[in-house]
Amino acid sequence: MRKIILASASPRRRELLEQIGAVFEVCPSNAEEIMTSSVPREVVQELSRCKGNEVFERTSGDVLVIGADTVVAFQDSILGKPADAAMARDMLLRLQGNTHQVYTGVTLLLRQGGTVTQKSFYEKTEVVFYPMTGEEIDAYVRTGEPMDKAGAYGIQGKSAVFVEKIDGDYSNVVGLPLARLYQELKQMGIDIKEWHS
Ligand SMILES: Cc1cn([C@H]2C[C@H](O)[C@@H](COP(=O)(O)OP(=O)(O)OP(=O)(O)O)O2)c(=O)[nH]c1=O
Repeated sequence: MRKIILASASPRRRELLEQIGAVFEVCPSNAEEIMTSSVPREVVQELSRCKGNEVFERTSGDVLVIGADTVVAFQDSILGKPADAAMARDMLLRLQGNTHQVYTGVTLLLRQGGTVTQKSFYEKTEVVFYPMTGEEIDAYVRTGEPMDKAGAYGIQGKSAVFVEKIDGDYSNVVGLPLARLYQELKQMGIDIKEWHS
């Protein structure tokens, strides 16, 4: 039996993977997220590897494990999930009226007929925010939407009204770069719709 496991607790990642017709199980990672770099493209790949590896080690047989991590990069800072409302406000204050980058790193771990292959990649999407008033920021933070999201916003939610434009893959901002994922799997000879739990 071959199966695909999404090593993520993120409901957005699950929805995105469902969108492309994959049949898969969800197994959130308990990995300690250890970062040795402060370069966004390296951070997201490293963290996606931590998450994917921890789940992969708990499996046996033919399996494809997908781990992912998303951060927002603004000037020299990396913004993860805000710890509280004050931090969310502070992040949005920096992002409003400016351009930032969203990085999602993905690690694919494949065991097929006893052979293990591993691959990591990342996608970058540039996002431009309209200016936001202090009142708009406070109201958005009060919705609670920023709290479990990198950079304190969800482009797929109420913050859509503040997004002037994006350059790159939209699904990458939400948490999983679908087109790149499909292309990488294709290169590995995997048709995601042929794999079943
Ligand atoms: C920028 C942005 C991020 N996000 C989300 C995607 C991710 O779920 C989250 C970033 O946190 P992550 O640490 O990448 O993921 P997670 O903790 O939610 O899930 P797991 O580690 O189990 O895979 O921010 C949005 O939903 N919309 C957005 O516009």
